Amino acid sequence: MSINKKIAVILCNLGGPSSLKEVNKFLFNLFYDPAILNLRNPLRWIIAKIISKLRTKKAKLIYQKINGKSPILEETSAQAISLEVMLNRVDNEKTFETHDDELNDKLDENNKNNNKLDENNKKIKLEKKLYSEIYNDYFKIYNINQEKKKKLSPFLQKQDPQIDKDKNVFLNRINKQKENNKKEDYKNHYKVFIAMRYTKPSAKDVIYNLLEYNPDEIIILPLYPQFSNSTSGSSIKELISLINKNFHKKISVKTIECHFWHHLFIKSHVKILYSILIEVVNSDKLCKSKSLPLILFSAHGLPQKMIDSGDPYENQMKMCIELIMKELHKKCREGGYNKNLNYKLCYQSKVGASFVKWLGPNTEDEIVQASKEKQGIIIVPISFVSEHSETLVELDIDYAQIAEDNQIPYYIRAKTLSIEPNYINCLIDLVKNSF
Ligand SMILES: C=CC1=C(C)c2cc3[nH]c(cc4nc(cc5[nH]c(cc1n2)c(C)c5CCC(=O)O)C(CCC(=O)O)=C4C)c(C)c3C=C
Ligand SMILES: [Fe+2]
Repeated sequence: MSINKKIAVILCNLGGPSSLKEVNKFLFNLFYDPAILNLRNPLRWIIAKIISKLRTKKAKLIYQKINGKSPILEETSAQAISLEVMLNRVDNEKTFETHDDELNDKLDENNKNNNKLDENNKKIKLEKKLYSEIYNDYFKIYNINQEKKKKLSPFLQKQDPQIDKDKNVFLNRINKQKENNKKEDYKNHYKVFIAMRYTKPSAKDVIYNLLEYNPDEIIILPLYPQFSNSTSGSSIKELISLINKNFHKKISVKTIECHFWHHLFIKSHVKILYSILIEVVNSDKLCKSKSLPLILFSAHGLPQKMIDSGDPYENQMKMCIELIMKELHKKCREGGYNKNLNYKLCYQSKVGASFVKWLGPNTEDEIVQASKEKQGIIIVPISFVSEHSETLVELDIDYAQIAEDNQIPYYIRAKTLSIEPNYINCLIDLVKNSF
């Protein structure tokens, strides 16, 4: 079979410094973005220089706590590789989505039974050998190893070192699969690129690679579930302008502005949250605390002024949380747990002058408030789909400390979706159904 179409998928993300030396440049690029600082030049350039200089010391202290660099590029690369392999793998599958759902459920079941496969599971695994192997690897990474978790402090769920080891095993497997894909016949060919907004690989880098790949279609897919002009909007604008300047042949460009509404995105969150709830309910954590856990959805903040001028971010965030909670309640009821869960949306990562109003309520205030009601907290990073400074430092270190200081019965941080199978399936579905 010959190639029908060559499709380039561009995953956009914010980026982050890869060393302490890069922190100032990263901050300058961020504040110099007209989507963040809406001023005319040369004023924007001058103000960006000043703010980035003022912020550098504080930001360096943040990145020092995570080996002096942001892991965002590695995390996004793992997502890009997973997506590319799976897109090329499942391209000729007509019913891949139903099948994937089925396979995931079977593997869920399989996991519950301590990896003892029943005959039916075995059959499914044989039938879909190639990518069920990949899913098993996803599973190794994302299964919560109960034994190891018990050893972790309830206040600080540190990154499990085993996860990094497993991730390498997984990436090796994926690379092998990639080689195999090359040998096989296919219809459409997909290549996944990464464009960071404020660090490398930049949108310009992607354009060079795109010109070499010479695609028939381009799909821009920002890795921000909820749309904001300051994030997805800024990346999309930059890419479209570069594509228009550099591509002389007529090319179809599609943008996927947000994906918080997608059922597999919701399912991925519900799966992670449900497994934490099961752990909490089955442990003595709940008994020590007088009330049910509070699920705190912590989103990246945004200046109120941006919302007032029409940014849909806050509204999308509210809708997103309602969708997750509806499905989570459903899953809890199916599991025999009928009580209503407490949940709240709050905002973290405020930067800049204290007189500038940002979206509220503030995550830190909600943690303190929960302590007064002796509530245990499950905190969910809802605006990010991979780990970086705002999850690994702000949530895991700074806010965990606030929780501990205020004697919160327990503080559990849900992992970001990263390459959780339902999430990768969500991205596949967005790409496949975008034309
Ligand atoms: C006015 C400033 C900022 C706005 C508006 C803003 C919106 C916004 N940002 C993210 C996602 C991320 N931001 C990250 C870091 C970060 N963000 C700002 C400022 C604004 N963000 C700064 C100054 C920094 C650097 C760190 C610091 O000094 O505190 C990151 C992490 C990058 C990494 O570590 O790799 C992410 C991701 C969203 C989703 C968003 C609005 C919706
Ligand atoms: Fe930010």
